[in-house]
Order: sequence, then C-alpha cells, then structure tokens
Amino acid sequence: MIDVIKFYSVNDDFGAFSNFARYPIKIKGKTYSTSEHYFQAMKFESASDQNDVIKAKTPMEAARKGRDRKKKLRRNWESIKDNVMREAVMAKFSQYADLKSLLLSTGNAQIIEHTENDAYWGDGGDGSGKNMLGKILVETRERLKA
Ligand SMILES: Nc1nc(O)c(N)c(N[C@@H]2O[C@H](COP(=O)(O)O)[C@@H](O)[C@H]2O)n1
Repeated sequence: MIDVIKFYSVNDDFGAFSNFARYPIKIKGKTYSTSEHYFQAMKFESASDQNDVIKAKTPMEAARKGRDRKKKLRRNWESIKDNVMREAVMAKFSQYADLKSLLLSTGNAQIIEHTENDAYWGDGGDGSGKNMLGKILVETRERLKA
C-alpha cells in the first residue's frame, strides 16, 4: 500500500493532480481551461484582468499572467486563496469520473506536491513547505468519499 504520493509534472504518475493538467472546469456557468486558469483569474476583481488570464493558451501562461503584479490583486486575496483553491480542486475532481476514481484510489495516502519551486502550495523540495495543494487534495478526497 502506497502511503505517500508525490507529484509535480503533469507527466508524473499522478500528474493529473497538478493544476496544470488539461482538465477544463466549469464554475458558476463559466468554463476555465484548467484549474490553474481559474485559480489565477480569481486573484483579480476586475473582469478585464480575469479575462486576460482566462484567455491564456496554457496553464503556465495563466500562472504568469496571474503573477503579474501590474494587475491589481484582490485586497483580501491572502485570506481567500485557500478557499479558491478548494473550490477549483473540488470542481475538477467532481466533474471528471476518471479523476475522482484516481483520487479515491489513493486510499489514505498522504499527497505531496513535491517541488522546490513552491513552499506554500508545494513542499519546498525538502519537506519544509506547507504543501497546501497536497492537503487540499486529501481534504477533497475525504469529502468525495463521504
Ligand atoms: N508548475 C509550477 N511552477 C511553479 O513555479 C509553481 N509555483 C507551481 N505551483 C503551483 O502554482 C500555483 C499557485 O501559484 P501562485 O504562486 O500562488 O501564483 C498552484 O497551482 C501551485 O500548485 N507549479
């Protein structure tokens, strides 16, 4: 029984867990090319800034646009970002039966976004990061089991 699952690249065994995986999601009647597009677009209040992210051709481009500090970040972004991620991840895993099965197939394993590029959503590469995305995936799995 695997008790720790690590992912990062979309080509990893569990690469579908990455927000960069190409699964369009629908939230409040709008379609986003990936969960990364949704997450990055929600950083902004202005519809034109959101649309600029939404129209990005790749999740990496969406991330670059979302990280562009020339755009005006939502005032309360730091306090809402975990819930925005929860919403994106739940949308993705509830809208695709194959993804839901993959997530449920991990049983009770810990899930870790393993990367030195990210010490908040990921583990920072050496385990010192918060691994918030991994934790939200586990939370989502438990909600989908219920
Ligand atoms: N592929 C990739 N490259 C990076 O540089 C990353 N930091 C991540 N992590 C993902 O980035 C998203 C959040 O980005 P913000 O730094 O909050 O803008 C989130 O999807 C992480 O899983 N991935």
